[in-house]
Amino acid sequence: MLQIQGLRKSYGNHEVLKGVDLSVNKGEVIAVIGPSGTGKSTMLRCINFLEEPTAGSIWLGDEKVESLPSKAKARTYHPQITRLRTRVGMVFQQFNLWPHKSVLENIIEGPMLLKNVAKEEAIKKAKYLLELVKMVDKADKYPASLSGGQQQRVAIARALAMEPEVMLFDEVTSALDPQLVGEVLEVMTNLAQAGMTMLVVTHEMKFAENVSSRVLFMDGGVIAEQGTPQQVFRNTEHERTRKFLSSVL
Ligand SMILES: Nc1ncnc2c1ncn2[C@@H]1O[C@H](COP(=O)(O)OP(=O)(O)OP(=O)(O)O)[C@@H](O)[C@H]1O
Repeated sequence: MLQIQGLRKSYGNHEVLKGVDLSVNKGEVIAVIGPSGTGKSTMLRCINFLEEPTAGSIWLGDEKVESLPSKAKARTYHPQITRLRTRVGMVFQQFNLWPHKSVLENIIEGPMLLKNVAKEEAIKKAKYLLELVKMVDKADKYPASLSGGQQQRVAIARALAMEPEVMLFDEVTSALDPQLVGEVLEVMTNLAQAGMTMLVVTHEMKFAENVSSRVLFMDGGVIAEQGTPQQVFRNTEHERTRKFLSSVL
């Protein structure tokens, strides 16, 4: 479903990604762990073209991501980029909901504008998704009246409304009060169990260990170790993975 080969990304002289190779199958749930500043977010952002790779190739199915027009950067609505963004859903640390739109409007806007879905159908789908994230009673509320955990669950529903083939989660619980983390992880766990293909950059080691099908340990801009949660957490191969895990567990 997703193929990354020799992915490199530099900011000026600072090479953040130093050759990442990764192949993701449909239905896989991949937890990406590792120290701060090792390129985990940058890798996710390259996959949906929020960042333009310096070198390497990314394929989403049969579509080559980095062959998108290089001038058409993140915020422009180039048709190829729009298409990619409908195939790849992303949820960020900051929820990024539109503050002046209700929960329901936040969710229906994307499908209506970018996929020409009729309003009635978009609302029907949004209500289904709001049930999935246990927010159906908040459809008419505005983001400011919701807790961080509730806003993040709406952000997940909004991404799902585009019917993406793969979902990218970038430290989605890091900005939440500890007591709100569980409700967001529960939604993600349900999604994983429903067969969604997911790449999850996370500091939640229990989620990585219990929910993912594969764990990637990123260090120094490369995937330093990967395997099943059992392999990475219990039969750790590399010293630097061991060191990282002992610092966070
Ligand atoms: N737009 C940018 N311009 C310049 N440098 C950047 C930019 N985005 C990221 N970086 C740098 O790239 C490096 C990797 O950042 P990235 O956010 O990918 O790391 P990370 O592994 O996700 O870390 P964290 O767990 O702290 O979020 C950092 O040194 C960061 O300062």
